[in-house]
Amino acid sequence: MHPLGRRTATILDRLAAQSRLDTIRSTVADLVASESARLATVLRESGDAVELWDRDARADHHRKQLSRFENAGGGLLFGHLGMRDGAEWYIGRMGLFDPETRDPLLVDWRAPLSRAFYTATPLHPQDVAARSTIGTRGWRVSSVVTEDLAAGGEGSTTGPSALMAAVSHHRTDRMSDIVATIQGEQDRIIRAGLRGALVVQGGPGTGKTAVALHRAAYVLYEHRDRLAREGVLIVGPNPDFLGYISEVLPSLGEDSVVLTSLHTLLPGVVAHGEDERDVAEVKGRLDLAKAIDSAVRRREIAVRAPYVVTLESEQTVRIESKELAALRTRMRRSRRSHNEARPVFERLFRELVARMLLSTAGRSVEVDVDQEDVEDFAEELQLDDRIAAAIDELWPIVSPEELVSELLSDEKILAACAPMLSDDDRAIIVRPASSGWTASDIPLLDEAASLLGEDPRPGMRARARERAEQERELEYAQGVLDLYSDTTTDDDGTRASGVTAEQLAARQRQDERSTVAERAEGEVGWTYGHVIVDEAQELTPLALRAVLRRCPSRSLTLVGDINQSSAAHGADWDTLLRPQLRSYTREELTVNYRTPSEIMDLAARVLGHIDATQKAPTSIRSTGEQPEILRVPYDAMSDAIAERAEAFLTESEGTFAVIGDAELLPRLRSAVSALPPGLSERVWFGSPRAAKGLEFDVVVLVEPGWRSERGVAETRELYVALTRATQRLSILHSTPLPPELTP
Ligand SMILES: Nc1ncnc2c1ncn2[C@@H]1O[C@H](COP(=O)(O)OP(=O)(O)OP(=O)(O)O)[C@@H](O)[C@H]1O
Repeated sequence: MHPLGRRTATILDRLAAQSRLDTIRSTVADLVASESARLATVLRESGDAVELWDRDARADHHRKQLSRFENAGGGLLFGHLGMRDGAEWYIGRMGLFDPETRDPLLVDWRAPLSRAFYTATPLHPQDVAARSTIGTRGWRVSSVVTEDLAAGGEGSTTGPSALMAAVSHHRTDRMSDIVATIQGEQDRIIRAGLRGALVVQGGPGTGKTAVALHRAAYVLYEHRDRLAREGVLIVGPNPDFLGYISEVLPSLGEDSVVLTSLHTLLPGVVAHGEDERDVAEVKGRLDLAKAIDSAVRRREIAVRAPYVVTLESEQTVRIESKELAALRTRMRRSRRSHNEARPVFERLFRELVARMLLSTAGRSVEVDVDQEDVEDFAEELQLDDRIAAAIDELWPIVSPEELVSELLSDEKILAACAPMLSDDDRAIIVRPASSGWTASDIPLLDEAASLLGEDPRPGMRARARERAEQERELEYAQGVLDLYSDTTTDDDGTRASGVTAEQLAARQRQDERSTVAERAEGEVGWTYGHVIVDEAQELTPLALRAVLRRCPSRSLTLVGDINQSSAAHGADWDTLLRPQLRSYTREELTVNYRTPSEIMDLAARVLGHIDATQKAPTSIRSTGEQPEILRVPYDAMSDAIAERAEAFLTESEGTFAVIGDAELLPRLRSAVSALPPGLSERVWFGSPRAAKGLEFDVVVLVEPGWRSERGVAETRELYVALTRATQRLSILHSTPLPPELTP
């Protein structure tokens, strides 16, 4: 306790924090001024078009810095450490130095010094005498809560904890960062080393997503050199979830992480929607990798011998099985992917035909012919359309889309390539050729893309798009030249500076794609320095294979909850990961920051049905309000939902969700259509599967016993649905409750 008493201490802390915030504010203002001046100086530079182009790149850098400082507010500062030796550190979202003394004004939350802010306890104070959490409104300090950690102190505080305030606050449709209130067990995971794979198991609401995102920001800070080159990838479960988490990393000052879901993992293909569980399960098996491999092999010299080619000159060449086999062996030795091996095949095949023709031409017996003559003749054969057609037949260029579409839509091909699947399993995944791509098709396409390699033959549409893009770039580059260059144009269109619009456009193209995130996102085969997967329990074996392909270093963080898995069978991390990931470290998160204990008690009963040996996470708070479980006549269901939505949304800015079986959703949506304007749009509707990873202040769970056939997957989804609420849960049903919810 402060010698002058708690109240005085609070006032003094607040004054000190305000004084620091004022200094930070004026330093930021100075930084804005100096960055603006730098930017203006750079923009005043002149030179030839190339120099001006470089100038613009530097100007962009200054603009980014400037916007970072301009957007900074009082929230930059959120913590203070008073050390036992009298030293003091202010902790914040970025590091700042006093421009004159070079003393730290603000220590970045990721710096080693800040660690004690998150992990010091009365038992292990780590030389910290007092820790304060600072709240701000604009550039004003609005609260300072100080915890006494001095030796012998009991951890007494001067006010309500910032953590409680944060977790009790109503939610919006975007997740917020937790930088001011990261807890010790979370901090350990965020700052874990970069080597090897780390699996984080945690029940609902334990902060796995939050930890995964803060870890991305941390590894980029700590290993900036390496990761700035290689990039960091975060894979989430679906596009809605990516929208939900989209603001966390920018608020931490990081915009260089690639965020994706399976739907967009493979550049150039976008999947819409999900398959039914049984379809996704079969498509996700590792066996399907073998099927894709066979489907590629089917396209490689898969003809019966003798293979006869008749040239345009009407000469005929008969290729026997021995020669086809030798050709196959040479092709395998080339170790290239299918499409990339095509030029090799073209050469070998023309040489084979040339050699056969030269060795037999006009002779009764075959003779050895000179390799140089073979090569010369083979070159002439490039013009022969019938040879070109034979090459197309024997080694066609294939796109991943063509290959997978054919495999999934042709029962005979599927049976030939996937004999390891049962007839029933094959029948489950077969579908019309015109079907769109789903998320579980992406790992199949990815597998195909890795075996096929670059398609050297972009489609007509892609070519047209590229041409239009090039024309646009050229036009822009011409505009730049006209604007910047006062030199005259030579006859050949070359500026006196020696730069043409074409060269400038090419350079611009490079610059435009210059951030690692942009390049990584657009390049098939890009490998990242670190990969983070959220809801990792949902990865099928084939999806995991696609993730691992992007991370040869195996520097991975996989976060998830095995008890929330949508898999139809039993699930555990070893079964899921070990076949492809020999070793990993495992961490656990145990405290639920979302769901009040009253709701969690109910969810824990459901967890008991999933796995009686599992312990539900401990809720950090309670609301005193039990979940409502109400039998409602089928016809009164819409009114019951609308009533609850209106009552909550008119009095609160919080979020409201209706969760129900996918089959019921159209009817449930119409339930709120009569609500006053502005309210119905604020209601989220979705199935338990779609709600995974999300949270809402109020959840109405409708007809949890709708499906009479229930397996462990339905029980896990019930567990997911029950654990989405931060404040209140209503369970409305006209059909009997599922056995997991009956007392
Ligand atoms: N240390 C913390 N301080 C403040 N809020 C926190 C903290 N940790 C987690 N939260 C909040 O708790 C809620 C749940 O976090 P999060 O969504 O990351 O949990 P999760 O483990 O991913 O949950 P689920 O498995 O159910 O998807 C979020 O609102 C998050 O901001």
